Amino acid sequence: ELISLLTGTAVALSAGAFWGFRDRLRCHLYECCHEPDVGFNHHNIANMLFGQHLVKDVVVNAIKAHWHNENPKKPLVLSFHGYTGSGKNYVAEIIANNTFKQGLRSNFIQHIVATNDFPDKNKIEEYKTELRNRILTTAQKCHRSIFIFDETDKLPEQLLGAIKPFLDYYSKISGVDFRRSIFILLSNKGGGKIAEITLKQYENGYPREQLRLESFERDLMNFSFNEKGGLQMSELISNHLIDHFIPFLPLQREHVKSCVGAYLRKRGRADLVSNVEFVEKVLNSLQYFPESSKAFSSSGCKRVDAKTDLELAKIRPLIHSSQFDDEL
Ligand SMILES: Nc1ncnc2c1ncn2[C@@H]1O[C@H](COP(=O)(O)OP(=O)(O)OP(=O)(O)O)[C@@H](O)[C@H]1O
Repeated sequence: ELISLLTGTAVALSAGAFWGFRDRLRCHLYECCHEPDVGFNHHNIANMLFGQHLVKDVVVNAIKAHWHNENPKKPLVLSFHGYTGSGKNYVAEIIANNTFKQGLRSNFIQHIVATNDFPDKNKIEEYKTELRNRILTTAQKCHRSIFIFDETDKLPEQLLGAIKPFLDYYSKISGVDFRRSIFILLSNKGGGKIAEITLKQYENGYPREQLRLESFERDLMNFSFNEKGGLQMSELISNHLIDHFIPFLPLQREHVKSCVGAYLRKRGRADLVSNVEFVEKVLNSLQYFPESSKAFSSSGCKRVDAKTDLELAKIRPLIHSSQFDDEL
């Protein structure tokens, strides 16, 4: 009896070890919905993002709170608003990189771009099924999935309506639990109002860092209500499905300068960061608004890489005279 007990235990242990090994191998080859493939690390957002104090504060804390909540009642839904080039996609990407080892390439992330993914207005019914399936199958693979909707303001009303149940206070939808997922909605809506508030602060000589979330939230909600596509958005708002409206402020010249510096470091040209003449050339090749003060960059940091590359290409390669001496 003792022998059969020992044999049984040995078989059970080796079966356990086998399954454990199989699981580790699978996670090594593919991607698994747990550490080290999935886990929130928020350390690098602060020094990667310029001029967006509200974003840094709200986004990191909102995700931290949701991540560590043992029993969230609904998925976390963040709505990013602001002019082009202010960092909305960039922050969504940082969140993806800070959550998944494979970043945006993770199987647990869906990046949906309204105009690219759903271009044909006559195929809405088809798109609705496709979108629903994409969301369901992704969350089925991992309860920590992230869904990024770019150009949310261009998403047809019916499609916005189709995602509503996933954002709601349900414990399961078609057998899938969404309460630990994150939805990030990006749009340019409200960008004008955000710029207006930020400009007023600038013209009155107050630091933009004194601007608080409350100065923007009401306006962003009203904008989302009243504009085209507003009906479905208004339902999301009145049902309190959007947790935070996050304003991305228009970037000033000094922030764009930081973007130029970051790009030069990335290109291995840290030596040029303090080269005033070079950096000014890049900054002057961009447009600024409003006409009167030229306080903000019209394209944020968006065209910085291309403009910096252009100026880099104009610099003649450094040729050391000693090189010639050796060869002649
Ligand atoms: N606040 C910022 N701090 C640092 N880099 C930034 C910031 N904003 C933008 N960038 C840089 O500019 C690039 C373009 O920005 P991004 O694509 O995030 O803009 P966006 O707000 O999503 O614009 P759009 O509304 O046109 O989609 C980013 O990849 C990043 O390199």
